[in-house]
Amino acid sequence: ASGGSLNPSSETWTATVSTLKQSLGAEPAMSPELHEDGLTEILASVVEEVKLSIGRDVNGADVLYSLLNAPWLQSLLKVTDGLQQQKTTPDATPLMAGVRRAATPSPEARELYRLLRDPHLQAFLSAHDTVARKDYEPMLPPLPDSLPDDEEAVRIVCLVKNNQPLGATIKRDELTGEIFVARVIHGGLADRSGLLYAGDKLIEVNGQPVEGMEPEQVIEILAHSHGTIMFKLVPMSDRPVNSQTLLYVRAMLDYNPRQDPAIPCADAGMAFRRGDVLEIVDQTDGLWWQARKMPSLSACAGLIPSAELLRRKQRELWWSQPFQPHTCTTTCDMVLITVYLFHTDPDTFESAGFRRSMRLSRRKSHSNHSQSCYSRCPSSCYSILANPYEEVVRHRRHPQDKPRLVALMGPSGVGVNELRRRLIAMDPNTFQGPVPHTTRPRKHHEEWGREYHFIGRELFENMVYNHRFLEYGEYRGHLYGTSINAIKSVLDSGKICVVDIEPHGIRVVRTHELRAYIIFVKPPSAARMKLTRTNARITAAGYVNRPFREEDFQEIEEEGARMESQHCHFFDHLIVNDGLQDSCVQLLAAVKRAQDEPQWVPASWLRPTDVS
Ligand SMILES: Nc1ncnc2c1ncn2[C@@H]1O[C@H](COP(=O)(O)OP(=O)(O)OP(=O)(O)O)[C@@H](O)[C@H]1O
Repeated sequence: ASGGSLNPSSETWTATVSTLKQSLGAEPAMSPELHEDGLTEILASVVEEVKLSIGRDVNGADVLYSLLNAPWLQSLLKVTDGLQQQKTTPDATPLMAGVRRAATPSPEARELYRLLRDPHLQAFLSAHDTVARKDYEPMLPPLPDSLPDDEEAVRIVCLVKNNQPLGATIKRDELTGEIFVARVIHGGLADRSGLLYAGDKLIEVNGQPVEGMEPEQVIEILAHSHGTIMFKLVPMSDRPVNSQTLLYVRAMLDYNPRQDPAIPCADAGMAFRRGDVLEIVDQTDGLWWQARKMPSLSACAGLIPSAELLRRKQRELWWSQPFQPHTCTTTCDMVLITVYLFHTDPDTFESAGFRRSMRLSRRKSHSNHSQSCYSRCPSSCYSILANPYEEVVRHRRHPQDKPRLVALMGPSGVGVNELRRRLIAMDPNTFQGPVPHTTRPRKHHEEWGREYHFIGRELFENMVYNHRFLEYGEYRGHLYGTSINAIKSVLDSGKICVVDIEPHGIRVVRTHELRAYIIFVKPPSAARMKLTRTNARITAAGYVNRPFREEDFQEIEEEGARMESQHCHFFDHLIVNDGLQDSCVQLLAAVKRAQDEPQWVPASWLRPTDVS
């Protein structure tokens, strides 16, 4: 007479006992303090009584009479009644309806009704009813009677289709005509069921043999099935153990599965844009990886081309293009020394570490910049295609580490220098620009290493040869440049070094050595600039400082769009320089985030052995 078989939980058992207590009232044979073992005691005493009766030589009618009148039997009958009553009211929800039906409800009944209508309580009642009805699972159809003898080899898998896709792709073995599960999408319906695996051979789908069918025909059957789908399959013998570690990458190109005729299943594909961070969850297939976009909101992964597949495609595309002279200057590292002019005024500088910009004048013809790097640029641009995904890790700078370099980039005239100047002026103890190098002779008021590092031409050219400059140029017969060492010495001093860069400088600052946080300063529309730049001046070719013209705004806007479309995957942050005040606030906040908050950075930066 264990309570377990009658009542699954001790709470319910306690409730039953309390019901019994009420039913039994002041029955003399029952202990007034009936506890959980009370029923066991009653039944034990019944057995005892019956044993004694059997042992005695008495009239049978007397025995029957005393048995029927025995207090314990009365008690047992009441116990049975109590249990019967419990069984007949499994549903809690009708309780509420009962309360509502009351003709003239008392205030207590009204309150009870209000309480019962509470969504949490309704959910609770509904959960109770589900459990009471044992309505846990979808009802699966019975297994077919005619299961083959080699039962071991065949598996019947029933999946209940909801409005999600199945999350698996299939393929056909062209030699045998057999249909196999090609891949199971991570987080999809099939994956979560844990019943379908890549490599399983399909024999039947919903009772229809699939051998010899085209994969499209099988997909058609699946698409038209509603509710339960039953697969008969031969499981693959050696299921791979998923021991893959997660990999995060930054996409270096755009991808749209709808425009890719090679994808095994466009519905299972995942589109992404340059700069998106992707979590690669499965690399089992050398050609098609499974990935999720970060921050990962969807539990279900999507198919993307593997790095190897993209490289292969790009090689094919590149060879299929007619050769063009290489005119792309944006991602290539050759800086033509004579193209640039300095527009610095060496005589003007402020004390607390700030000096006028050493930025090279960028007012030059951009006419040859429209060349697409994507397919034809044969040298350095090709490296992007060779590495379509850059491995990244989420990294937070340790407070003891050197500050992160901040690199501002934007079209000439957008206000990069202005923002940089204001940031440094705001807090010169925190922010500083690098001290430039020059080959021109030192003036009497200048100090070595304060305004410039004065060096000879031979040393300067040696540094150029060894790629020690972020950028450099020639002005009136003298060389000027911003060196990597000058940037490092600011960072070593514990200050945040702020530089402005050209697109070709991205690859110099995005290294293990400099680890720059790149902020793109984007121009607002030409119409907005016309309104906000009324007092502004632009440095035009030949170092002419003049007010902006209508065509300047147009040119800045176009150049901004071109830069963004070509280099957006390298930007850590973007600021639209509309109102100057607001841009400064945004810049300050972004710089703070770069120093204090975790950021996705190239994994190679954190591998000390890697040469970047
Ligand atoms: N948001 C803004 N509102 C109004 N004027 C601005 C704004 N941003 C910059 N300016 C002004 O625009 C002019 C050009 O700015 P700045 O010299 O910083 O451009 P730049 O991007 O560094 O270009 P370059 O490298 O060719 O010198 C300056 O007079 C500056 O004060």
